[in-house]
Amino acid sequence: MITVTHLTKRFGRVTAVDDASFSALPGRVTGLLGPNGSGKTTTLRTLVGLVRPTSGSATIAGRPYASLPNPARNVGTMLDADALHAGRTGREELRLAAGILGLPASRVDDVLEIVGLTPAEAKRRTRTYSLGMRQRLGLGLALLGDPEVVVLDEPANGLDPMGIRWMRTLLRDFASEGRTVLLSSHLLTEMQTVCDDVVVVGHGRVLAQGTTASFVESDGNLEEAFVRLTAGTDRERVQQ
Ligand SMILES: Nc1ncnc2c1ncn2[C@@H]1O[C@H](COP(=O)(O)OP(=O)(O)OP(=O)(O)O)[C@@H](O)[C@H]1O
Repeated sequence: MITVTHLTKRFGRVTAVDDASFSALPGRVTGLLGPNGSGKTTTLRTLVGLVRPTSGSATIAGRPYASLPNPARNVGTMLDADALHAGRTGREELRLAAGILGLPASRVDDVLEIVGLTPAEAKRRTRTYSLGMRQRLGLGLALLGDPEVVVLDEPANGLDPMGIRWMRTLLRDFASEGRTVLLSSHLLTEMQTVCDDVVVVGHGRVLAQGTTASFVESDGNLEEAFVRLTAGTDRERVQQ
């Protein structure tokens, strides 16, 4: 379970996250939605210990990421699919990470299969990868340790329609095994399909949260709910 409690993060004069509280539950896919600059990435980065909160907390299984036993095995993260070593092959990236996590080399082949990278693709240097292939490899790195919790920033970014469908199935299967999935995305139709629960943020604040079904019931679909809730929130207001 992921718990964000009264989380605030300021960067100088900019309040990126403003007293945000929400949870993401095991067995469910939770979507973090908000306009550009509304604090989604900052929230996810705080959750995995890359950003220090100004106040409040973000915990996984009741603990800050850094104090989890073996955090990289318990929590899979994909926060920047471009953060790959351009000169390494996909397989080398996975093998290196598996070594650091103390996982057998066979896990690399399992993961390549899960994320749908062929042996030929895995042999190519990541600088030659398309955005969709980088997303698949990034997801593979997140899943390597067979984590109970995954935190993904824009995982469907750059995927083609079949890729998005594949991602949806993967995340749904993952949640159906009782794991916790928290992701951010701007693809509202996709979020409506994949998420059980939704947290809508605007200028760093939580504007609304609830089941996807409750938003569909109130507004007809998630996009309409998003437009209603985030009207008047944008990057400029965050920077005031
Ligand atoms: N390291 C930083 N230093 C200064 N300001 C930052 C930093 N990181 C984020 N911000 C600011 O915090 C605010 C929230 O940014 P964040 O990236 O969390 O939003 P987001 O909702 O993920 O946006 P997007 O949808 O565009 O990815 C923005 O105004 C951004 O410029």
